[in-house]
Amino acid sequence: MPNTKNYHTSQPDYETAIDRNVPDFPVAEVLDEDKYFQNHEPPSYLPEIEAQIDKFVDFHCQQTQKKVVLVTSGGTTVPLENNTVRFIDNFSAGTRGATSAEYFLENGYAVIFLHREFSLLPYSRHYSHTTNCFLDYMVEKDNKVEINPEFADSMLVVLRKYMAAQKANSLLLVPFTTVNQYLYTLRLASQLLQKAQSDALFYLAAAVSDFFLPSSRMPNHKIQAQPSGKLVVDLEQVPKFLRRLVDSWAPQAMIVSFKLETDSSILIKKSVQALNRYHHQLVIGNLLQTRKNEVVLVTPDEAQNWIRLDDTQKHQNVEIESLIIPAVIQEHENWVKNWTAKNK
Ligand SMILES: CC(C)(COP(=O)(O)O)[C@@H](O)C(=O)NCCC(=O)N[C@@H](CSSC[C@H](N)C(=O)O)C(=O)O
Repeated sequence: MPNTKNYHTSQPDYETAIDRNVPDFPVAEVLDEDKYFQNHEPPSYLPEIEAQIDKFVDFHCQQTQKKVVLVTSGGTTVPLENNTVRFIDNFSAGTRGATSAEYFLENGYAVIFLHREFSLLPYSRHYSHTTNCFLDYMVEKDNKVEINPEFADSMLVVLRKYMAAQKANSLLLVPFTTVNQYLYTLRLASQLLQKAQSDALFYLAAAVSDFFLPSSRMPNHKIQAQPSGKLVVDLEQVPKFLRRLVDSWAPQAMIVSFKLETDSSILIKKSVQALNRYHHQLVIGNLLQTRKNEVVLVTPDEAQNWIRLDDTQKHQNVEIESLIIPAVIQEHENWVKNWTAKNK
């Protein structure tokens, strides 16, 4: 059954986003996760998503006993106006997340795919955002539309995998657009996933905003040109949700985050820093420039496991996620074993 949904995340809730009664943030005070949720409205569609995720997690905990991975993918936006005309976006096409989701599915996981709406999706990614126009995949024959024979064999392979995931109810698509939608949905999903205990895995590949404009300071309408000719925006730091995820939202789950850098000289240091700050189980470090060919898996003992595509693999179009996911699954199996031993 295709995922039917009655909501889109790319249109803001005009009525509820502004609450002038909300006190302005004390700039000096570091934002606290709880304070953020007290002062920002949840997305109006959250109850619908809660029902979908709860049903999905129950199905796999009770019927299939599959491990469940929450894969986040794509970039979050920071709107600058309530009636959003301008927003700050974080770079991510969604390739890492969508491709990883496919390999988790092929390795027997159920996948909750928390993704930027309209970014790449598992399976359809092979055809949806390519340089080919989607009409190139079709031809006219005997007054009918048919699949272009040039693509038919490869499409059949992808279609069969997609249909198998649909038939097994093992892929749930959950969209976001703004960082507020992402944070509320991630908190909700992690609390619902608690029933999966250590069988739950978080694979945080989304590019999450580090700064945002608090709703108390967000203009309702399009910002007009200032007399100075400048646009000065005063942003606050997004709460460090990873700390909350580890210490209260999903304390039994294994949590994997990605560290994105552009300077190779700080990648390992920043990856270790994230582990020391958030106390989760694995950081996958990657450089923007080489992210498709190499990553480094860093664990709390500061061990580094580099995964790199060699020239042959590059020539054969091997996807690096086909090597990353088995390594992550191995770490998750160790996590489950240790957790089970501790909680006997
Ligand atoms: C986004 C990419 C590079 C994939 O690219 P596409 O294939 O084109 O989608 C992904 O591999 C990645 O590094 N994702 C994580 C990027 C990111 O924002 N990581 C944050 C950590 S997760 S956001 C954590 C939050 N800011 C906090 O500190 O709590 C960071 O590096 O700082």
